[in-house]
Amino acid sequence: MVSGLSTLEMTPPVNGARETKSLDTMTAAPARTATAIHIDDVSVSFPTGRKGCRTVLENISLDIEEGEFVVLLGETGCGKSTLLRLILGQDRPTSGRISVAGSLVQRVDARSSYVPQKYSLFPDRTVLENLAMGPETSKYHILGRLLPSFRAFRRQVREEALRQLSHMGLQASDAAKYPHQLSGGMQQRVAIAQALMMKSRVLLMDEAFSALDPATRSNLQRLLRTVWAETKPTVVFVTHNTAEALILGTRVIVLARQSREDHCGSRVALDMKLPASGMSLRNNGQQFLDLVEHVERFSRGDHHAPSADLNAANDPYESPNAFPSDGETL
Ligand SMILES: Nc1ncnc2c1ncn2[C@@H]1O[C@H](COP(=O)(O)OP(=O)(O)OP(=O)(O)O)[C@@H](O)[C@H]1O
Repeated sequence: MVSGLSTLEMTPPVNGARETKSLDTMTAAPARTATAIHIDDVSVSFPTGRKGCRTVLENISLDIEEGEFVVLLGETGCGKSTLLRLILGQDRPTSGRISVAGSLVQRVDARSSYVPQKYSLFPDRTVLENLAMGPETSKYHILGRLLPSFRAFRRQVREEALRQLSHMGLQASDAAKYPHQLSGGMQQRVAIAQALMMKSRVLLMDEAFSALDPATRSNLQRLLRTVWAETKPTVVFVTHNTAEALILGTRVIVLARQSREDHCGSRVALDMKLPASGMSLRNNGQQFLDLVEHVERFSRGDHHAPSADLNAANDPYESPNAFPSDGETL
């Protein structure tokens, strides 16, 4: 992992010209890490009837390293959820390939876990049952549950479920509750715990906090950053909220359409690394606000920004001192 702000890279490959700016400011080279998610020239088109089709994603190529916290941004309909579903294995690309942990994604499997905006819990199961269900059904089919080994496995899973609940700031007494007895924030905590129970190395989150009130959202942002810092899964997090992207991510990727034409899908408009130690308005002040505006310009498709914006001589993000040092938290 890149530690602290060793590099701030901005890669706006607009109109095919892949410009990379690397502002190396510290001496230590980033440690080499393995590729968790390899997206190779992926395009997706959907039929629109009468032999027409609409391209949603066009020639997306990305490598996401193990332990990166990637936040996907972009205007509504640009294809963020589509890309997440491809990584999960729920949808297949029209062309191109996606690999997770070195092998091709062809179906949903245990390599990735998914947290949607809401409604991911089974309403007729208790919290504990919701948490235990994934590991139990993936390891033991219905007849396998008659085996003596299942009892011991089940005990372990339930102990782990209680640990995850406590990790998520919930009480042991919440384990016996049903989802409708929990607030929206508590339900999302359980949904994250449910995803973490699967021990997947890739955690995919689709606007997972967008249905929450601001205070709950902020608590969960903090919690997620803590969990990520402790266990370093590879996270791909979709949001509309640029500030949330900067607070959570170690890398921000903006998807944007090049034009409104049906044959033009979204491409990577901006690919930017952030300090692994995190950013916040409190710690980064005006720099944070400027960076929000900078990223949103790419989200809006206003990527014909004057070159000065991406020119190191004029770039407000050039200074490494603007960002928190190692160890500084949100
Ligand atoms: N199965 C499908 N069939 C047809 N069109 C689809 C399908 N899935 C997605 N689309 C279309 O693809 C486009 C991208 O959808 P997607 O949900 O990925 O966008 P998004 O960036 O996540 O949007 P939002 O931010 O609003 O959630 C939309 O125009 C959507 O209607």
